[in-house]
Amino acid sequence: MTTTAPSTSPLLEVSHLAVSFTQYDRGLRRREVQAVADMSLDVRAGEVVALVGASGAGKSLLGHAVLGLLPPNATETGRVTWQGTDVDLAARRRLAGHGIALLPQALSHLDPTATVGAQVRRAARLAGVPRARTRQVALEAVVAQGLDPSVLRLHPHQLSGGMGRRVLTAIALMGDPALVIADEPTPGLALESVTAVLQRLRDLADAGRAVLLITHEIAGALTVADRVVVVERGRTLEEAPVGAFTGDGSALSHPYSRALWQALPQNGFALPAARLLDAPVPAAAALLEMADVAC
Ligand SMILES: Nc1ncnc2c1ncn2[C@@H]1O[C@H](COP(=O)(O)OP(=O)(O)OP(=O)(O)O)[C@@H](O)[C@H]1O
Ligand code: NI
Repeated sequence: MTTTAPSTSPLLEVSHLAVSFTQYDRGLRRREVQAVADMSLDVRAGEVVALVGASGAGKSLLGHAVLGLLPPNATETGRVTWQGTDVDLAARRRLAGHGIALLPQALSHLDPTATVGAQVRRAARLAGVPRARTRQVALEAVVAQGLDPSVLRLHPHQLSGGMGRRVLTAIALMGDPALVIADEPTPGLALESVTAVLQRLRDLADAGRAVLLITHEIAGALTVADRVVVVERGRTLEEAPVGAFTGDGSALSHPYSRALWQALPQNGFALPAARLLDAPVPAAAALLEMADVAC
C-alpha cells in the first residue's frame, strides 16, 4: 500500500498528553474531569497514522491539542514536538494552517454567506499569497482537487457533499502543510465516497506529507494507514503496523486491539456474541460501533 518510505525522524511527536477540564457543578463546586489520561503517538512524512478508538476516547482532543485549539477551561500536560523541537501553545497556533492543517469533517466549516472563490482566495491570502495572485492560486487549488473552475462562483449550499469536501481539502492544503490532521473524514458517506476520501489521504502521504487520520472506523483506516494507534478512554493502548491486523490478531499486543480486529465483519465476528453480551455495556457498544455494525 505504501509507496513512499517514511522518513526516520518524526515530524510530530506527542508524548504522554493529558487533558482535563475544570467544571463547576450546581453547588459551584469545582472539579477536574480527566478526558485524556496518557496518549502518545508520532507521525512521519510520507505516512498515514490512524488514531482509532471509540467515541469519547479523546481522539479529537489530541488533534485540537496539537493545533493549540483546546478550550480555555482545559488544562494540558505532556509534550508536543514538531521536527524535534518542543512547541508551546503559541508555537502550535502559529503552525496551525501552515505546517499543520486540520481537514474538518463538516461542510459547516465553510461560510454559508460567501462564495467558494472568496473563501479559497481568503485561505490563499492567509497562506501569504500576494493579493494580485490569489485568483490564479485559488483556481489552481480547486482544479488540483478535480473540481471544475465554475465551483468558485458557487455558495456552499450549492455543493454536493463530495464537492464540499474537495473545497475543504483545497483550503486545508493552501498553506502547503507538512502534516494534515483529518478528523473523522468519512462518517455517513456511501462506501465509494469513503474509499475516495481515504485514497485522497493516502495520496497526500504518498506525495510526502504526513497524515493523522482520526477515526472510529477501523476497517477503512486499515486500507490506507501505515500504522495504527489504538486508544481507549484517553489512553494509548497500542501502536501497531497495519500488517499486525491480520489472521487471528495474535500479532497485536493488547486484548482490546485484538477484540477490535476480530469484531470486524470480514473476520466473521470472531468475537462471540456471548462475550460481547458479557462485556460491560459500554465496551460492547464501543466494539460494535467500531466494527461499524448497525445494532
Ligand atoms: N470542552 C469540554 N469540556 C468538558 N469535557 C469535554 C470537552 N471536550 C471534550 N470533552 C470530553 O472529552 C472526552 C473526549 O472527547 P473527544 O471529542 O476527544 O472524543 P473522540 O474520541 O474524538 O470521540 P468521537 O469519536 O465521538 O469524536 C469526551 O468524554 C468529551 O465529553
Ligand atoms: Ni472526535
